[in-house]
Amino acid sequence: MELLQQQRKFFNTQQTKDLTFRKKALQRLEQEIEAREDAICDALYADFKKPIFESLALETQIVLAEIRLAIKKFGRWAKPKKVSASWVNFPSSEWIYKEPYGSILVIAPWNYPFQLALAPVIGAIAAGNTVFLKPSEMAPNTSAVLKEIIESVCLPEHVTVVEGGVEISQELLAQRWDYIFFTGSTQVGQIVYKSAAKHLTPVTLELGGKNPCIVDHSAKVKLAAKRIVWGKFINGGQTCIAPDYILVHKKVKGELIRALKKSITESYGSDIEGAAEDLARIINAKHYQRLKGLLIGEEILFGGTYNDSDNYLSPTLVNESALESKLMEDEIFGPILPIISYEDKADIEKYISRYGKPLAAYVFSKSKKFQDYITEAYSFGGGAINDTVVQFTNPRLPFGGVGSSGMGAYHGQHSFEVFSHHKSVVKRGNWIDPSLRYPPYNLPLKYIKMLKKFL
Ligand SMILES: NC(=O)C1=CN([C@@H]2O[C@H](COP(=O)(O)OP(=O)(O)OC[C@H]3O[C@@H](n4cnc5c(N)ncnc54)[C@H](OP(=O)(O)O)[C@@H]3O)[C@@H](O)[C@H]2O)C=CC1
Ligand SMILES: CCCCCC(=O)O
Repeated sequence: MELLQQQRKFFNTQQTKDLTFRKKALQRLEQEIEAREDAICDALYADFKKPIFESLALETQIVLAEIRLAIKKFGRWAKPKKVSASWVNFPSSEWIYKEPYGSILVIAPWNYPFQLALAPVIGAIAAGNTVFLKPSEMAPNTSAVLKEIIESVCLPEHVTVVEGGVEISQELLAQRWDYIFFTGSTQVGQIVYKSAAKHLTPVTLELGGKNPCIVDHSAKVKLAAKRIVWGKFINGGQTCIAPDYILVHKKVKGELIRALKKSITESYGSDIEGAAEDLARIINAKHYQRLKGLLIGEEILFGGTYNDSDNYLSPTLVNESALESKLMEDEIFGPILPIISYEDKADIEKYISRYGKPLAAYVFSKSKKFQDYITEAYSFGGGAINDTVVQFTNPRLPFGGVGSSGMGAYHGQHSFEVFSHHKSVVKRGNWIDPSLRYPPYNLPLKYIKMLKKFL
């Protein structure tokens, strides 16, 4: 890996630690993305007909917001942080230095192929690192435009894009990195973690999960339906924090189903296949066939129409999928929404506890007691009450998983901290040197015992 050696050499020149160097790189990136925003949207459409509104709102503008926040704030984030000194070090001042790790590997997925590739790269640059980015080959047009953008604004020894699929990814993983940031499936996340372990490389793993969405009998059902439909079917349902399945209280199941159908029709029209501009397609034939296969044997309440020539699957509601069904086996990651009724908390527990800790969880309820119960009783990466997906939008909220849905979290300053080693430094004064700590330890034991309470 010749270029990796070049990046290491470049890092050792200390240039990436210079704040002006970092700021200029981010500013050039911001300008290039603004200049190429139409081309980026075209590439996303070419890859899987991602609606232009979603490409702007959930791809390019998210990246630009991250860059602008970093440009504005990273100087403060990078400043050594003074902490209150410990009296045992008297006289001293005590600090935390934010030190870049060095060479970062970023491996990105195909579903938000622009922002999930660049958002971590922004944090890595802001923190003073060099970066290798491997986009997904399953979104080739977006991968190509990412490469063009990076090559036109960054030195290859600073940031480089390596296009390719699994083979390239594995070749890269065989190298020693100072940090690996992976976004993708839990299964591949385990492969990445094993590779990182060989070199004791720290990682952030942004993985997947089967995200529950609970609607209790007190919920504002019509509004809940609108927000569930939005969060579930944006990006053609291929969103890692989308509600995966609904657990609805028996009392409001019928009302919710009616409201969901209405909201889907209002969002995508009655002739849903005509919603070509508003509904992303399934990324490829493999995932399309996988999703169609999940519907076999299920009771379809709404939708279920498809077009093989276009990897098109309409927003689909499924009734009472069995716990043992294929649909309930793993993360769906497509426009299919199982609706399962529950009577009590034990029913909820039966479903949620069957899976690893989800990346997201949602609860629609007017009862604070029930909201708090779900928030505290179940572990999940992040979530929302009376909405879906919106936890992603605030850079002050760390975005990441827990357990099988991942480790580490980023966005905003959290990204800067991910890519910074926190180095502790004590600066001692020389004007006095209390001899307490030096042998011979001739301080009477009773005084040492007195001192203990100060340690
Ligand atoms: N937590 C989060 O923020 C997010 C999580 N996800 C999760 O990602 C998954 C969907 O994304 P998807 O891209 O299919 O995930 P994958 O895990 O299949 O792929 C992720 C990346 O890893 C590469 N890759 C795939 N297989 C291997 C392998 N055996 N060894 C090394 N690298 C490999 C892929 O290359 P290539 O694609 O080029 O083949 C891609 O660049 C879902 O589970 C979803 O929940 C998705 C988005 C966000
Ligand atoms: C709304 C944007 C979400 C991007 C990360 C995901 O796939 O969930």
